Amino acid sequence: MANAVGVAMGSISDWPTMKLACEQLESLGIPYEKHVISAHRMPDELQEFGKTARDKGLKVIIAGAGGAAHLPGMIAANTTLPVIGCPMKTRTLNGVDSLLSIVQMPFGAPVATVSIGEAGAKNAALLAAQIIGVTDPAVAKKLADLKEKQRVEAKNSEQQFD
Ligand SMILES: Nc1c(C(=O)O)ncn1[C@@H]1O[C@H](COP(=O)(O)O)[C@@H](O)[C@H]1O
Repeated sequence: MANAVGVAMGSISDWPTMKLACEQLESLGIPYEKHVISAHRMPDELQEFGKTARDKGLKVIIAGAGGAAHLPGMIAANTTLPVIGCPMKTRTLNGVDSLLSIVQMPFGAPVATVSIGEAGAKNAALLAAQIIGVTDPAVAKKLADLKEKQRVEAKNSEQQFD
């Protein structure tokens, strides 16, 4: 099966966070490819990635970047696929810089922005799966099973009251 999700990150230093998105995709059986692509440091590769993404068979792109995080928006500028932006937590500004850079897109190049850091990266994978699940019943079933598992765990957590 062709890779359904393209996971891009601005630097290998984003990998510990973006790895969580990849692991979540794996647990849902969704094939993906991953790349370090920086709008700032690799502008030619970025354009190539965005322009070829749809023809390669990708359905959704997850892009993580930190600081002046232009990567998700610049990928969105180069493709009509849905782009999910993951703001990386940063040492200097705790990721608020990343969040604001990713979320405030002008009309015409939307980026669906998740929360800062690890939970956001994992949710990005779920959101990508939900987009794929619109037309893929097997993925939709896996998502429904995950929700049911979460519900049972949350309900059973009441047993921990002392
Ligand atoms: N935000 C961007 C872009 C981009 O948006 O093109 N390229 C790299 N970066 C970010 O710079 C941070 C520090 O990168 P380094 O650790 O490589 O210096 C990373 O979080 C990366 O996503």
